[in-house]
Amino acid sequence: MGTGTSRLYSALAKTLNSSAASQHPEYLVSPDPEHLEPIDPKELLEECRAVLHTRPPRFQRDFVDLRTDCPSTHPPIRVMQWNILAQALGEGKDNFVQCPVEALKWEERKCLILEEILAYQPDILCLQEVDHYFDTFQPLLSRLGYQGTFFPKPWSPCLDVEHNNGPDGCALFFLQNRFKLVNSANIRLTAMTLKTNQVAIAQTLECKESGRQFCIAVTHLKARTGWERFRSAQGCDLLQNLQNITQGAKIPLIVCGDFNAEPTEEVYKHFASSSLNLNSAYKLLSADGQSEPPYTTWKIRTSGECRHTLDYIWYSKHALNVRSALDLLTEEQIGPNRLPSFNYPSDHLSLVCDFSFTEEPDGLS
Ligand SMILES: NC(=O)C1=CN([C@@H]2O[C@H](COP(=O)(O)OP(=O)(O)OC[C@H]3O[C@@H](n4cnc5c(N)ncnc54)[C@H](OP(=O)(O)O)[C@@H]3O)[C@@H](O)[C@H]2O)C=CC1
Ligand SMILES: [Mg+2]
Repeated sequence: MGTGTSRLYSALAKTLNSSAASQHPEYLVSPDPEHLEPIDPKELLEECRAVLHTRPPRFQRDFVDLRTDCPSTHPPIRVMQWNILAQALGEGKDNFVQCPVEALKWEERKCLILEEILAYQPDILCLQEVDHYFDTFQPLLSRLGYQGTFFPKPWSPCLDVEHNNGPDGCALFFLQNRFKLVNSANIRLTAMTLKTNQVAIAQTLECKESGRQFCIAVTHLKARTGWERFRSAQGCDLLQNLQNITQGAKIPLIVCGDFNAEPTEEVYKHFASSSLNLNSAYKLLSADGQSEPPYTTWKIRTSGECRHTLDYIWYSKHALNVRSALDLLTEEQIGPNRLPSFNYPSDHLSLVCDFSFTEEPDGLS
């Protein structure tokens, strides 16, 4: 093993043992200066694969080309939306009855999450259920060149789980060599003027290459049946916030989220018909471009099998093109025990899209 690999191994090993973080009363561990040293993504990927060598290989997923008739002078913006499954919820609350406990071991599941991120190398990463931000994702992703922001839920259910690693929340990461942060807002969502337990992060970024600005937001709305009106109100509050941040839709917008709502729900309809002129990117994978995928999450709980479409990437349909989207896993790939599993770390699938602006400001396209 060369010096570089040894250094990487020690970097990953450091995050493998996060007991210091779980014992810390405020779950925040001071950043270690060693974490600032850059990591080569290929070497980290190899390191993750070494940890996962006893597990079945990752599933193959392909990008589907959606627009070949819109050449762009600038590289696309790759966005990943993913509810990664909070470690404390997966082990203590979710009741995934067909998922063996060994498949949930953080030391290995963490590597599966990193492997997924490293495989697609998104420019922007929008995550929900992050309960290992300070001890794992922030230090590692910052060494891969990302700038991160974390906004925990005010009363995270993770805190009810024994040996938890702190609250879960939304996290937003972007590649610093591609974007400059112009503006950032942490939003605690309200429902009918009442403060709720759900949050969002919205940031205005400027592309360093093109000089174009856009807003990117991440959210995780209230879960469970019976809460449809509550989610709808949270969605209205988020839309109102985004209206203000985008100066009335002047700034192009991408909203990633686990909305905990099927396309038939009111909150989905609010987003689809908003004056922000949004479209849902994954509809473009369907034959007519009008249907959402059949599922973005698939699990078996004590209450039975749950297969739902809850996760979305919304985008300003007049300002942005979806050039390609990562296809979903097939039922066969997911397997009879559903998710999470030994080869997929979350009960939600990652969604990944490549965006470009419809009009280049320099008129070259
Ligand atoms: N101390 C206090 O005063 C307060 C404490 N709390 C705590 O927060 C909890 C509720 O928080 P809230 O944000 O409203 O939570 P949600 O109802 O939004 O759900 C929280 C998590 O549970 C997962 N989940 C969804 N359905 C189920 C299910 N059937 N079984 C197990 N897990 C599921 C969700 O995952 P996914 O999105 O993937 O479906 C989600 O991440 C309370 O139970 C309490 O622990 C809340 C408020 C006040
Ligand atoms: Mg969950």
